[in-house]
Amino acid sequence: MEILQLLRNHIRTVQTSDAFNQTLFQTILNSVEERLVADLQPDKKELSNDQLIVNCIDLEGLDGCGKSTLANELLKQLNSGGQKARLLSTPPSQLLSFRVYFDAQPESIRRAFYNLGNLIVSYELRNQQDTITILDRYWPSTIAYQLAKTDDNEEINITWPTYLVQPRLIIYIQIDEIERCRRIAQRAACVSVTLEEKQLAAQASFRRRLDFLYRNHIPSRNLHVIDGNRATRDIANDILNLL
Ligand SMILES: Nc1ncnc2c1ncn2[C@@H]1O[C@H](COP(=O)(O)OP(=O)(O)OP(=O)(O)O)[C@@H](O)[C@H]1O
Ligand SMILES: Cc1cn([C@H]2C[C@H](O)[C@@H](COP(=O)(O)O)O2)c(=O)[nH]c1=O
Repeated sequence: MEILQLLRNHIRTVQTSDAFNQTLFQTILNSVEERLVADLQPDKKELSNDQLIVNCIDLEGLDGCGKSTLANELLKQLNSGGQKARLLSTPPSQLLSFRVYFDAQPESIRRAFYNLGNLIVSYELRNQQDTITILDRYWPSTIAYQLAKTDDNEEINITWPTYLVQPRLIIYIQIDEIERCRRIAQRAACVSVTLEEKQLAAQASFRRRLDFLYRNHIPSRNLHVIDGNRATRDIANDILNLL
């Protein structure tokens, strides 16, 4: 698969620092590849589930819009109603130690890294379908942030990748910029600031395009735009009513 090949070639040809655990990264690539190859076997019907809808609420939106806070509130409410639920995010935990490295790489390599995360999470989402997974970012983030950087006039025509399962609900949390800035300012200081977050703060056009892409071009019937300028509990109630 192109994503895996790109990442493999990249780490083969560049000098990574001591902090980058090459062996661990290779192991992750190998295990994802093994899974892909196994799925391609003709006797396995699983890959034809490529557009499988999974029991997942994917939370999307601009940096600082309140995804993690909402994820915790949803988890609490679901659990208190006796529903099994869990939290996941992309990039998934096994990739987090590599994120700083990949965030400093050229755009194509960064995107391949984020897509590797989507692939790992997609496999995880096929498990435990009796549990609702609340997911903090997924492929909609990858594609929306990627396209937000491209030329406004290029025609946008995207389809959901056949190798990724689709969440049952994709929630785009829309908030006013003043409120977003207020939330970013009060966010924990330990949160690392990505290139995109800096661009969001500095460029209104980037912000507008990202918002436009999220609302109009995520190719899923399960996308809902939710007003995030409210108390977390009220937003969570609206989402749970959609289930
Ligand atoms: N509905 C809300 N009302 C007021 N404050 C909120 C609300 N939701 C989140 N916040 C606050 O805004 C800040 C950012 O929230 P949070 O970390 O959940 O956002 P995020 O979208 O997950 O951010 P990031 O994209 O950086 O991961 C936190 O300090 C949080 O307490
Ligand atoms: C998953 C993902 C993230 N990003 C960028 C966009 C944001 O600036 C940060 C947000 O990360 P956080 O973990 O939610 O704080 O990462 C991206 O460009 N593409 C992606 O797929």
